[in-house]
Amino acid sequence: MNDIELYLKKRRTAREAVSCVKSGDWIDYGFCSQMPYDLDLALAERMREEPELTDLNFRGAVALRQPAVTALPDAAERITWNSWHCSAIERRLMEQGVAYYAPIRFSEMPRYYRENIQRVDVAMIQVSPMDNHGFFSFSLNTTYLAAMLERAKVIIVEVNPRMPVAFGGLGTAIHISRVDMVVEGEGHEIDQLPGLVPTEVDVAVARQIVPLIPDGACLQLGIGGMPNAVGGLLAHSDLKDLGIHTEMLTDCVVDLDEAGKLTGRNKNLDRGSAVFTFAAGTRRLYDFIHRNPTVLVAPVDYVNDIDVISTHDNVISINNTMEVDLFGQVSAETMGTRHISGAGGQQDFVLGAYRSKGGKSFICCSSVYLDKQGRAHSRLVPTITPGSIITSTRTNIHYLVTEYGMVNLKGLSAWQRAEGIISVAHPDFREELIAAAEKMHIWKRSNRR
Ligand SMILES: CC(=O)SCCNC(=O)CCNC(=O)[C@H](O)C(C)(C)COP(=O)(O)OP(=O)(O)OC[C@H]1O[C@@H](n2cnc3c(N)ncnc32)[C@H](O)[C@@H]1OP(=O)(O)O
Ligand SMILES: CCCC(=O)O
Repeated sequence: MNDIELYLKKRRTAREAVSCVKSGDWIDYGFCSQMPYDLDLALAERMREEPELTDLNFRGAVALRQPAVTALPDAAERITWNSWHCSAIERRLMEQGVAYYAPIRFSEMPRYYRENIQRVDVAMIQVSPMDNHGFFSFSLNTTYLAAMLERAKVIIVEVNPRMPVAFGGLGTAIHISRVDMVVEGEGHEIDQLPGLVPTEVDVAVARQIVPLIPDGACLQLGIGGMPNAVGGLLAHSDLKDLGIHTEMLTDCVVDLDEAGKLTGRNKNLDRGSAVFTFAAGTRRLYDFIHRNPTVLVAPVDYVNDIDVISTHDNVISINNTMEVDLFGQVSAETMGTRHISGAGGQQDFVLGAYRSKGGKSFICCSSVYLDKQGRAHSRLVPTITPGSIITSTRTNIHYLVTEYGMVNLKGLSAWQRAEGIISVAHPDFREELIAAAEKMHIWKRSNRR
């Protein structure tokens, strides 16, 4: 049978396809905007009609739309949503007892699927339409997909013509011969992450970082508003020949490209191409990626591998955090025991950037967090809030940046680190941080430089 005959033979309606799901199954919904649309709606409909269909475990990450199966009135009793990285939607689901976070180091995820995860009963993902060679592109989200599909007992693809085709190698697409069922979706718009307008603080932080970026640097811009602000400033800077090797691709890559900054000329791997493992942004970004030979998608165990990252010179890694303590520990995924996001690839890029010749990693935050009552809390704290998780350890952090300044913590003694961290805190909190540092015996006034 040729590829088209296979395709036609495997074609099903969404409702027919989800009839393979059984109570107790583990179901993978792919990553971020790859989450199925019509299959998810069909499964939720089936669950409404069949109350005995229960004990379903789902895996997904960075959901930009609420999965329909999690919106069932009895979702907490019948399903568990397991997230590799929580979006705002997923953290609400955690609070409702429907979702749980699964800790990761992003670069390791393909191995989790190949060696550690016990079951992938059904995989359902959105893909681009089949190409002339019988392949469906994983599109915006390659991440750990190839490994996950190797383990899946049943593979269902939901074809969406709005899914861009991203160029990459064999690990970035699946052939019709390996697919069990093809569902032609309704062609819903792909989930988007709206552009973030940088705040004044974001811009103040970005302004300090940009002068430390050399011509020809290779950039990783993380999730959140601050890395986007840096991208925006770079587009209007005098810098030339920037390259991209990043876990997440966002709209600012289009700004850099349109400004003529993005040549990738100095990359030591994939010269000339911007490399990513997942993309989340607006339609403008998705159109930019579509069949663009200067943009390559690759599995996360390549993109986030610290040897691969550090093969490039002058890697600049920019990530955000919620708290840093006076020891230099970085907490970017929970606030106390309240889960916010996840570890993602922060550690991969912090380690990889420092290993790169001329590389620098920047951990950024606003000096204060304003709570719902408008009260300011310092993000630089004596010790991390009890219950919070450490995302990058004190030995790994390189530069810490707030709107009040920047400090390079590598090579400093404990008292110098505490002093440096206090120097970038909000002035209103410095005295109490000094008092706390003295009490913890990590700083004394006579040490002052
Ligand atoms: C992706 C790559 O390319 S590489 C790797 C990058 N990945 C990482 O660094 C992983 C960890 N980092 C992250 O997930 C993000 O950068 C974050 C969470 C630190 C910041 O992301 P942002 O989107 O800018 O966060 P934002 O300011 O919207 O805050 C997120 C939530 O945390 C809450 N929060 C943040 N700081 C605090 C605080 N100090 N106290 C209490 N709550 C807080 C906010 O209220 C918000 O919660 P809500 O929306 O449910 O009310
Ligand atoms: C797991 C994807 C997001 C991140 O690394 O922050």
